[in-house]
Amino acid sequence: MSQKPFVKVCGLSTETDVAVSVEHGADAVGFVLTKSPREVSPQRAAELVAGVPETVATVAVFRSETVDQAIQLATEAKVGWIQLHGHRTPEDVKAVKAAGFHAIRAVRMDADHSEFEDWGEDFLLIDAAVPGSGESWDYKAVRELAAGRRWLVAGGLSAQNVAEALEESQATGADVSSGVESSRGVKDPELISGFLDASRAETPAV
Ligand SMILES: O=C(O)c1ccccc1N[C@@H]1O[C@H](COP(=O)(O)O)[C@@H](O)[C@H]1O
Repeated sequence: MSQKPFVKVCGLSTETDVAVSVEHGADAVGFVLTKSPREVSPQRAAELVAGVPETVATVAVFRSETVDQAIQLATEAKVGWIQLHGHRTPEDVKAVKAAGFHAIRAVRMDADHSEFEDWGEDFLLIDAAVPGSGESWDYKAVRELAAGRRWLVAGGLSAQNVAEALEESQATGADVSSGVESSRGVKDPELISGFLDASRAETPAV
């Protein structure tokens, strides 16, 4: 990859983890506002967002919520971006954009090809079957399907495989949660900084 990847660290719940992500060059930080071991309330997310510089994107993550609920919760959390998992429609993306948010739409790597079409989102996010599970997949499998899109690769990434995943998939960037945790839902600052450094490393020629 010749351009610097766009890197998001997701599932943050402490000031320390937000600060480490920002200091080590994260382009986006994510707060999970849906049922998850990483779930935070919109009020807690707003407290954390207050410590994020404007140059870093703040993302609220949703799965089972309707788009109207997502917009309401994201407004309370004071984020600039909404990330939608689950079954979605082009109208959902339109509603997110019309409400003034940037949009990330998540699809499973094995989704119907029609779901990889451009619905007007800022990034498509291509993930494992179960979001936030730490499950890896064959990142090069969607390379042709996603070619020409602005998209993030996610699912099972860590400092050990992110550079290779970016190279193989030709994604615009990467999103991580489990791979920067010491135990489920608990982020590790050293793993966060290691991931961000590794995501910008060139893959060694083979
Ligand atoms: O992290 C969660 O718990 C979560 C819950 C519901 C929807 C999305 C979630 N996270 C997203 O999953 C991937 C990270 O996966 P991994 O843990 O690194 O394998 C990323 O897109 C998160 O935003």
